[in-house]
Amino acid sequence: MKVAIYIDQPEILKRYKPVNSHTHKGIQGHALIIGGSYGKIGAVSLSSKACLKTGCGLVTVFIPRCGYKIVQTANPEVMVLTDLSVKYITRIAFDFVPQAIGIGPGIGRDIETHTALHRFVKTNKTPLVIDADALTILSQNQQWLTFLPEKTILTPHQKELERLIGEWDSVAEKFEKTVAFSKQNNFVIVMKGAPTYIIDGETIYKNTTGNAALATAGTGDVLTGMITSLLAQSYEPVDAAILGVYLHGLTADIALPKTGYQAFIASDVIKNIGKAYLSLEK
Ligand SMILES: NC(=O)C1=CN([C@@H]2O[C@H](COP(=O)(O)OP(=O)(O)OC[C@H]3O[C@@H](n4cnc5c(N)ncnc54)[C@H](OP(=O)(O)O)[C@@H]3O)[C@@H](O)[C@H]2O)[C@@H](O)CC1
Ligand SMILES: Nc1ncnc2c1ncn2[C@@H]1O[C@H](COP(=O)(O)OP(=O)(O)O)[C@@H](O)[C@H]1O
Ligand SMILES: [Mg+2]
Repeated sequence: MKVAIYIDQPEILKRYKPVNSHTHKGIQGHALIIGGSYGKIGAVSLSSKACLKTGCGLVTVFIPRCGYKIVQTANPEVMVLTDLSVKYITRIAFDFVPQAIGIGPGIGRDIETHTALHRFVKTNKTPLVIDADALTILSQNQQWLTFLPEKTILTPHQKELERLIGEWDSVAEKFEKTVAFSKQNNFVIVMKGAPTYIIDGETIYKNTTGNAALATAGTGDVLTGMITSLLAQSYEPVDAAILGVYLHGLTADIALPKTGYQAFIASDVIKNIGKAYLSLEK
């Protein structure tokens, strides 16, 4: 296995772009988060809030109708588009051009959602982050991978990675297979875990922030929103993945002395994004 590049604060400061004082919401990027299904609207609610809190100017979600009031109430700053279907997504449609799209949190695996995802990937040209059930659906339909834009960011946890690349017998083989998958498809892979690695072809980055407090429901959905936000703010895909993973882990390191491991929840990641950014300016 090639030696990994450690992602610490000096590496982050090479990539981080502070906000320009003359900016406005129209040039801070408009992100679209697509996901949610009955019982899993929370995933998209968390993801879209994290997206806004990571600095994106505008955030829209595309969700099934059952999530309309939930997201509008939980996150009034987020705009909401709905599918015709009540419980899950059946046809993805929107009438604006986002700078980045995050797809998958809470989206479920209904067969009609498979069809909607197929139609979407066949026509989409917007920079993309793919997570959760959208990854699982893709794993079952690998012929769709060729439709995805160059440097699409995939954010699998261990099980989702296994569904994509198959089983491995050793850590070395896991990396070999993931590097080969990334090279073959020209994807950026965020290999989530403790620690998280970012794989861009032959280049492997190892994150240095984060702790076991992150082992709680929804923290991956939050990470998808954060990376999509950075992508919409014109970061290169690999830099969006690296900075997103670093800031996400940093929130848990900052919060840990106050919450301890057990009481930390995904909303605490979102609450501490501001402090994580501020620590970069010190
Ligand atoms: N509030 C909401 O709305 C929430 C909604 N959510 C949404 O739910 C949907 C399903 O997502 P999901 O990840 O729970 O299900 P799935 O892909 O079947 O994986 C589960 C299997 O994988 C394994 N496994 C998991 N993590 C692992 C790890 N780190 N390392 C290793 N293994 C790991 C685990 O295996 P086990 O260890 O139990 O054997 C288990 O069998 C998705 O759309 C998501 O966005 C959630 O985010 C929660 C909050
Ligand atoms: N023990 C741990 N140490 C560090 N990070 C962790 C640990 N457990 C989980 N995480 C992080 O938490 C996130 C969990 O993502 P995921 O499994 O997709 O959760 P969910 O689908 O519930 O949102 C990932 O970013 C992962 O790296
Ligand atoms: Mg997840």
